[in-house]
Amino acid sequence: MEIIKVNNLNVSYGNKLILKNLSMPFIKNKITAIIGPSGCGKSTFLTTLNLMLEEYDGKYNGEILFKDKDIKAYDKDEIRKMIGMVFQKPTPFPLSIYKNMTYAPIYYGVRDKQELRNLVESNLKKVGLFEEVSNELNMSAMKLSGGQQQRLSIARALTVEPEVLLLDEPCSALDIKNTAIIEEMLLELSKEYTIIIVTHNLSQAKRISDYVAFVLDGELIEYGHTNEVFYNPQDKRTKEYLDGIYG
Ligand SMILES: Nc1ncnc2c1ncn2[C@@H]1O[C@H](COP(=O)(O)OP(=O)(O)OP(=O)(O)O)[C@@H](O)[C@H]1O
Repeated sequence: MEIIKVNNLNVSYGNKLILKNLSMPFIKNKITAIIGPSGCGKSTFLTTLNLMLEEYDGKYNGEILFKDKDIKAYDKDEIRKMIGMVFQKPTPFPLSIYKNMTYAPIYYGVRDKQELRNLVESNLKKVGLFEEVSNELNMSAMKLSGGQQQRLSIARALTVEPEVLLLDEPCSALDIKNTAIIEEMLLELSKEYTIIIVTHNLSQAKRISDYVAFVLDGELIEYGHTNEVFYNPQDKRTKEYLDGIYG
């Protein structure tokens, strides 16, 4: 099932056109990787999908359907709740681990202490962090390691029970061990969530994604099943990128 469908999307900042006539689906409970050289518009694409683009003064035309309904027809808060985002650098708030985890649910109206506790525990468990921090929930999140902070950022995005998770190069600041932990976790999370990940790491895309979209200079050059794109690319430019010709 296509949980998100993008039709003829054009995105610009001022007069600068960044994404050009891009159309593609995102399949529910699958991992889609967006790959392409630096500056081709991958992050812009992610921010468009949950209406964050306007916070960066960008504009789009074309259509983005979330569950067959135009995202503009939803309330902005509602879309950002259903389509959560995790950034490249871990973004813990300078608050306790517990407060990081309850911040968004409280914003969205959860008040019951037990319900909040359950949200904290179940989501920290999903990212494998609960065991590590269960005795230190009142400790500042800033004291966690980089890998732990990134897992906390993912757990925090899950506290509002999104359906889609957008991840913008979530492992680029992490070492191999923490990257492996996050990759394994994303594979597990994809049973429950739809995952869209921007990555520079082609091996990572190959390891974890079901579908790949290759973007070059704001154009979608190729989209398909990961193995097909990697082992039998249809477009010469995809092959060149995979061979390491572009940066
Ligand atoms: N808020 C903004 N205002 C104006 N231009 C912007 C803004 N954000 C990004 N851009 C420009 O849009 C283009 C695409 O940027 P974007 O960050 O989407 O690319 P990217 O593929 O994610 O790059 P990278 O892989 O380096 O993160 C770049 O030329 C960038 O300079």
